[in-house]
Amino acid sequence: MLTDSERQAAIDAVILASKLCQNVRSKLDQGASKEKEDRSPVTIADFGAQAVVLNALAKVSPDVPAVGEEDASDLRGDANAALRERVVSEVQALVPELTESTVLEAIDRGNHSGGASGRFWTLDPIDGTKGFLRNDQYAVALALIEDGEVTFGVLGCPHLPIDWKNPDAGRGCFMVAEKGKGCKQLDSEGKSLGKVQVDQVTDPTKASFCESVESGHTKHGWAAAVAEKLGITTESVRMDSQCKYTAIARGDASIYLRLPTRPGYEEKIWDHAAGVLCVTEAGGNVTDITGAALDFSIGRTLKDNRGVIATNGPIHDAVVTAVQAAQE
Ligand SMILES: Nc1ncnc2c1ncn2[C@@H]1O[C@H](COP(=O)(O)O)[C@@H](O)[C@H]1OP(=O)(O)O
Ligand SMILES: [Mg+2]
Ligand SMILES: [Mg+2]
Ligand SMILES: [Mg+2]
Repeated sequence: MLTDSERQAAIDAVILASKLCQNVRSKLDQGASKEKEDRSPVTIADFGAQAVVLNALAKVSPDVPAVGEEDASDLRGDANAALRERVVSEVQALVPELTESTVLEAIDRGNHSGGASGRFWTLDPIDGTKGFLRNDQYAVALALIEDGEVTFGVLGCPHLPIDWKNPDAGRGCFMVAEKGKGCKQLDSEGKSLGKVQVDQVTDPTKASFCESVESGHTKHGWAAAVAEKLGITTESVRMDSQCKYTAIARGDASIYLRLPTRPGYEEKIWDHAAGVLCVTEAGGNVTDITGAALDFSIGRTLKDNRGVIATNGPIHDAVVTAVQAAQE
């Protein structure tokens, strides 16, 4: 069971980490990022946000481990000295009492292996790093998993318009979902803007869908064939990160398709846990492309699932059927 102090610490930590990310956005020169072993990018903000969140959680729940994306070994050693100094300096601007060694320690708290029993946090300090580097959408995604089930999620979308239809009216949305209690939207000061609900579309031809910008992360051609089968005529909305789950949860779009680009890719739990709970608590449905529930109980990845389909609910079965029928 989530305690009141854990809930508040998690929300405050995601808002603080989002500030760090927004601070770094204006300083994204070449020295602010590197390529990881898997060739994906990581920036000083990814490391800094993980340090800020896991440091805050360590204070409130020191015995609860975390599954985080980043690893401080990517920051250690002489070759990483410049990057490391920049990470520490961005963290200290917001949490002055942290030192180089406590920053690295906090990042290293994310090395838990997950699993079916007990409680653990899962954190993607920046989901959609490629979007962040392009000055597009990204998210800070934190969730609590208890005995294999996602029970609480905070999804920070620092650059997402508060009102999708009115992007000039302010940005920065923080979604908070709790199992059995719904999903609400907060502003960047943590003030509640009320509960959100998925849209009420029941006719798939009236649905809109969203998908990744990156063609390496989802099969755009397959999604286009699904849209054709469903009779959807509007263009897809391409957006980086778990902001796509926010879009479904608050009814900006009805369908999010994440269709596997290659066999063998295992989706990571931190890429979905918070977003999935936001959608289901807002009344929607999330499965993999076969219609099976996502299984967060088997380690750091969703290795028994393939791809993701998130919808408003009523049209879910029709979308799963179309995804299967359009498979190449
Ligand atoms: N082949 C792949 N299929 C699906 N997702 C991927 C693939 N490769 C990387 N990702 C992940 O997609 C997420 C971003 O999704 P989106 O494009 O929808 O914003 C990132 O967390 C990224 O992980 P990573 O952090 O390893 O780069
Ligand atoms: Mg991610
Ligand atoms: Mg990430
Ligand atoms: Mg990454």
